[in-house]
Amino acid sequence: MELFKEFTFEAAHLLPHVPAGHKCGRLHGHSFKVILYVQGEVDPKMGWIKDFAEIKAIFKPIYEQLDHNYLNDIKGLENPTSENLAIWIWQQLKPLLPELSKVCIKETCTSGCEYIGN
Ligand SMILES: Nc1nc2c(c(=O)[nH]1)N=C([C@H](O)[C@H](O)COP(=O)(O)OP(=O)(O)OP(=O)(O)O)CN2
Ligand SMILES: [Zn+2]
Repeated sequence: MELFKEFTFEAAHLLPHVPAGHKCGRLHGHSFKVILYVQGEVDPKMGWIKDFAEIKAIFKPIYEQLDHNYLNDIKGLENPTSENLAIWIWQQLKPLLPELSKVCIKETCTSGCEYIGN
């Protein structure tokens, strides 16, 4: 089974490698959504794979680096596309949450990506 826990954070960014005049080369902000997927067996007594609150607690220090920040200033996020953000979160979180199975980013209502790392 796979469960998910969704987070929203507010952040500013610009994309440094887009062609001159591209709208994403200008500083702008998003209400980003991060959806973390966790895979595992349902514990027969608890009736869950993992407590949602535990996932939230594990993700908190990573979340706090992102929320109300300028993403380009974060080490490893100098080019903060949705794709790079998903990879960055995966790399930080996987060692702390080995059951992590997918990271989904929604940068806007219509745009985002899903990442399954190693
Ligand atoms: N593959 C990617 N393409 C783009 C990214 C990205 O991270 N990965 N990011 C952007 C910009 O950050 C932009 O803010 C979001 O782009 P877009 O979906 O074009 O935004 P709109 O609000 O204009 O979307 P519409 O629904 O089409 O109005 C650009 N590309
Ligand atoms: Zn953007």
